[in-house]
Amino acid sequence: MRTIAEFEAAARERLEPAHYDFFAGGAGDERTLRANEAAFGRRSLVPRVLRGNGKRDLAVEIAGSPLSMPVLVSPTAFHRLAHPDGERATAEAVAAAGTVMVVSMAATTAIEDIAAAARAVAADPSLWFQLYLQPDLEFTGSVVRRAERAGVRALVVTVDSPVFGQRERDHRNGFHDLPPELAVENMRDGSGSVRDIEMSAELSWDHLAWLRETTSLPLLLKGILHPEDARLAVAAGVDGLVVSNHGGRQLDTAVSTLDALPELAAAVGGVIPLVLDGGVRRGTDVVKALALGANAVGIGRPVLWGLAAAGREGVAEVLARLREELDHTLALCGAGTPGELTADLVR
Ligand SMILES: Cc1cc2nc3c(=O)[nH]c(=O)nc-3n(C[C@H](O)[C@H](O)[C@H](O)COP(=O)(O)O)c2cc1C
Ligand SMILES: CCCCCCC(=O)C(=O)O
Repeated sequence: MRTIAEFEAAARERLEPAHYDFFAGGAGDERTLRANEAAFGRRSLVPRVLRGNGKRDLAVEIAGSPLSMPVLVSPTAFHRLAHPDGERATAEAVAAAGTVMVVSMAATTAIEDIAAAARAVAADPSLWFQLYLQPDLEFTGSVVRRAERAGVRALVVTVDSPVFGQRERDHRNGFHDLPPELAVENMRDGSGSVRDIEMSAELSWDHLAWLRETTSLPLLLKGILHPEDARLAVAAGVDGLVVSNHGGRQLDTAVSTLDALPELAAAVGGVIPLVLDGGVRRGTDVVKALALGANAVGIGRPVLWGLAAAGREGVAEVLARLREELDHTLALCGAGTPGELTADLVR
C-alpha cells in the first residue's frame, strides 16, 4: 500500500462497519469533513527553480519538542477499536519516526503504558496529552498530574467541543459505547472506576487561566478557527494553537482549516506556532499548509487507517510515505527546509 487512500480501503475491509463509520464519519451532512480535503485540492503549487537545494532538512521544533518532520499525530480516540495493539502500536511507530504523538484523553490504553511503549523504541520520545477540561477541576487536575508523571511534554486542550457533535453515522449504527472489554483508561479515578468524558459549554478563558496556573507544561489550544480567539489565546499565554475543526466531527459547515489558516497566521504574527489538522493526505498538502502559515500539520484518520490495516507497521508506513512525499515536494518546489515555504508558492 502506498497511498493513504489505499490504507483507508484496507482498513475498511478489516474493521466492523460501525467502527469504520465512527472513524471515518463527521457531523451533520459532513460538509466540513469534505471541505477539509477539498480546500487542498482547490489550491495549486507554483514551484521555484534553480535554487540549489540538493539535500532537504525536514526537522522542526514546536513548543519545545523536536520533530523529525513537520507532521505530528493528532489525538484520536479508541485505537484498540482499530487494532488490538491500539495506542501502544501507534506510540511505537510514532516514536521510531521521531515525531509527536498527541495521546487522546479518550485513549483505550493508559498514558503510562503508552509512554512505556514509546520509550522502548526511542530514548526521549515526544508525547503530548490531549485534554477535555472537565467541569470537575479537581479531577482534571489529577489527570494533568498523571500525564506529567508519565513524562508528557505538552498539553493540548481541545476547545471546539462545548457539546458533542451530531454524528449521524453513529446514530444510524447505534454506536454509542465501547465494547465492554475496552475502557477510556485515562478517565479512571482514585477508586479505579472509569468516568464519562463530559463536554461542557460552561468553559471559559477563566478555566484556561486555572490550567495555566496548574501546570508548567506548554499548553496548546486545539480547535481554534476565529482570528479573535487566536489573539485571545496569545494574550492568555498559550504556547501554540492547533487550527482544527476536529476533522469535521463537531460543527458541520465550519470553515475548512486551510481556508481559515491565513487569517489565523496573520492574527498570531509568528508569536506562537500553528499546527493545522484536517484533510492532510499528501506531501503536497503539507507543503500548502506550511506555505500558508502553519509550522506543522497533524494527521488524524490516516494513522487510524494505517493502524487498522497493519498495526505498528501500518502507522510506520503512513508516516514514511508522508515523509517521502514531503521531501519530494520540497525538492520539486525548490525548497530545502520547511521554513523556506512561503505563501507565494500557493495559488
Ligand atoms: C475517530 C476520531 C477520533 C477523534 N478523537 C479525538 C479526541 O479524542 N480528541 C480530540 O481533540 N480530537 C479528536 N479527533 C479529531 C482529531 O484530533 C483531528 O482534529 C482530526 O482527525 C483531523 O482531521 P483528519 O482526520 O482529516 O486528519 C478525532 C478524530 C477522529 C477521526
Ligand atoms: C465519550 C468519549 C468521547 C470521545 C471523544 C472522541 C472525539 O473527540 C471524537 O471526535 O470522536
